[in-house]
Amino acid sequence: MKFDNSKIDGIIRIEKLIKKFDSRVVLDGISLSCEEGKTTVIIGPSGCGKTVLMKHMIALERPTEGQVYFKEQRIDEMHEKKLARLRLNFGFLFQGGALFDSLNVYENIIFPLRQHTKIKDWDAVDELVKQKLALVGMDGYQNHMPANLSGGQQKRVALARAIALNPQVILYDEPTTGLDPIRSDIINELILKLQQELTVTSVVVTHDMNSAYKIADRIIMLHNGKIVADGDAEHIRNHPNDIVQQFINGRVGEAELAALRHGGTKFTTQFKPEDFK
Ligand SMILES: Nc1ncnc2c1ncn2[C@@H]1O[C@H](COP(=O)(O)OP(=O)(O)OP(=O)(O)O)[C@@H](O)[C@H]1O
Repeated sequence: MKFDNSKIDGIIRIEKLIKKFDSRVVLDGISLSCEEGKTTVIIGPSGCGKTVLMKHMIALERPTEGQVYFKEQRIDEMHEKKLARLRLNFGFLFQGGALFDSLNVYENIIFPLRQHTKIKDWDAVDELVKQKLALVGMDGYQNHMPANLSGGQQKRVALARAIALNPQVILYDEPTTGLDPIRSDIINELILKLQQELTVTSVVVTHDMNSAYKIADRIIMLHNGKIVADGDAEHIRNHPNDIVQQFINGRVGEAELAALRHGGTKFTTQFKPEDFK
């Protein structure tokens, strides 16, 4: 099924977003509405602006032009103090957003609680940590140090930390990167489980198509600063356009090959977004 963004009344809404770094346009007029309780997956070639787009959803980046809304509240112009409060609605699992090495698992999980609340009832906190760790299959690891955990276990603890404050939205940036296929699949299952059990809205940036197909209600592909495909897994799998097919099947396109042959570093594939939808 192909999606019509203009018909979606999302919990997160991005309107005509343009983002430039100096004169370089990274996002070129993106409009995207993410439906509440669903998982939207953003795919696209390395450097196409997936992470930058996601950062706009919590105003970690500000638009050059355009607007961003969370529950109809405009956030791209919001002051940091108000934003800090608003961001409590979000859990993040960012690339490199690793655990604090000097804190054990328990302390890592209560870190956001300590930052944002005054803890009085420690028994309740113990119970909360236990419950969040149980959700990711890591109860019993409270006293372990991050260095003694595998990469997949560390991600699961980071996920438990991300859900410590019961967020309405979870943002995942490349959650399976660096994990072997089995551990990746555990993370995929967890993303699905959290969506079902906590009824959160999820936005996931990934280049892992197995993961995208498994977890997505909707897949958006970015290319050259624009959305070039927008639909469910089946729509994306059967997408008629070569650029989409090259990406999802991990093939290098002719334009890219030509650029490599000619020693260029800039890929110059040109197209109109209408061609892909
Ligand atoms: N703060 C910044 N200042 C300047 N350029 C930036 C900044 N942040 C990102 N960029 C540039 O914007 C482009 C998009 O970056 P982004 O991290 O969103 O890509 P991505 O699609 O997530 O890539 P990857 O899949 O490799 O993580 C890149 O060329 C990057 O160098």
